[in-house]
Amino acid sequence: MRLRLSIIKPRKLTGFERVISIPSLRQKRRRALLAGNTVGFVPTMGALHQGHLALIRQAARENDQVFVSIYVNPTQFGVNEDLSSYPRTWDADKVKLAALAKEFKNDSLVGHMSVIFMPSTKEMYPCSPPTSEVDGQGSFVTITPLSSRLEGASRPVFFRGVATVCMKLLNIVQPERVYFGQKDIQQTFVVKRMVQDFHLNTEVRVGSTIREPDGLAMSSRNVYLGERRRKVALVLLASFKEVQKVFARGARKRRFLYNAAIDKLSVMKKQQYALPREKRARFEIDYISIADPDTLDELEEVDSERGAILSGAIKMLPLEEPHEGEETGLGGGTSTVRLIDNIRLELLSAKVGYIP
Ligand SMILES: Nc1ncnc2c1ncn2[C@@H]1O[C@H](COP(=O)(O)OP(=O)(O)OP(=O)(O)O)[C@@H](O)[C@H]1O
Ligand SMILES: CC(C)(CO)[C@@H](O)C(=O)[O-]
Ligand code: BAL
Repeated sequence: MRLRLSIIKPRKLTGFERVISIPSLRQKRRRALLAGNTVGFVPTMGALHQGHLALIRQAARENDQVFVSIYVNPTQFGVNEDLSSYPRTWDADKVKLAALAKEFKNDSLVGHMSVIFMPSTKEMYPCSPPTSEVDGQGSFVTITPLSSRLEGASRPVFFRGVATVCMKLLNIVQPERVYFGQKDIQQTFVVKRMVQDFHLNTEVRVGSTIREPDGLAMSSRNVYLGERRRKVALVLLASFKEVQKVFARGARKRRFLYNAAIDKLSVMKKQQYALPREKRARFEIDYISIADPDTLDELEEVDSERGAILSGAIKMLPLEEPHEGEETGLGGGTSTVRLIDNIRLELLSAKVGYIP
């Protein structure tokens, strides 16, 4: 069947439409196709911040239409993780998206954000209720061994859930390009591998990590930190800076680079534990990884030309004794907040990773 492209004009969209069902999403997608419009897709879990908005802007620069999804996917949360308390902030998200749509409208160089897809869990998991159990039953996409390491070692069902929901979303939206943030670097590797291995017809694009002015990577979960833990949360990036220093001085062996990060974290941990309970913010180191930039395999030695991906995770532990009037963040400082970050470790004369 030949498509009669000439009779369907691209619709000049001025805003976005919220869509909750798969058939209506598919109808929008079909219209875009018939209009000869490319679609860039930005999957999110909502609680939007500048990191998400940067991805949407990038998608708008590179495509005629942008579809965004907001869906807190249950299967990527482990049984004891924060699914029920994950921030859901549609009213605030709507305001941010409307401002962005206005920005796009005023800028004729960019595409349009046309669809916000907010499906229910029944829509996304039609046959059986989603499970977070490691040995739970259901239709899943698993990408191993990539999914079992680093983030996957701490969150055993995480990448199974991410790959499964991304496969569903990509099948539904069928975008020309799909956008992910570098902050969740391992996720970008898992999705790229899935796209390659399952021959999905989309290009995976990765946007840089957007940071607060002091360097903390933006994350929807930062709202749980509160003032005291927020300050100490910078330790992870501080440890990366130590590694960057020793790398710039010529260290290439894993043990020197790794120890530079661990030493910095340990010193800062001791400093916090030495403080009284009402002043300290305790944290635990989850992992530090120095990995190949193409495969994410751990490296024993970093090649000067190729560099490495330096990534890590820490757990900010609950506050022990909040004091009167202290800003303790969403949840009153009672929950553990797991933070991740990464930089590209490379020689400063080459393309630079994050240098504050
Ligand atoms: N600081 C950031 N800079 C660039 N992209 C980001 C940033 N934070 C999140 N993203 C990207 O936005 C997309 C949606 O992420 P998500 O909705 O989980 O937000 P999040 O801030 O990563 O939340 P959390 O880390 O608390 O789960 C992902 O591709 C993620 O990598
Ligand atoms: C890609 C994603 C939207 C899948 O639920 C999520 O893992 C995220 O927000 O990074
Ligand atoms: N940003 C990745 C989603 C998650 O941590 O669950």
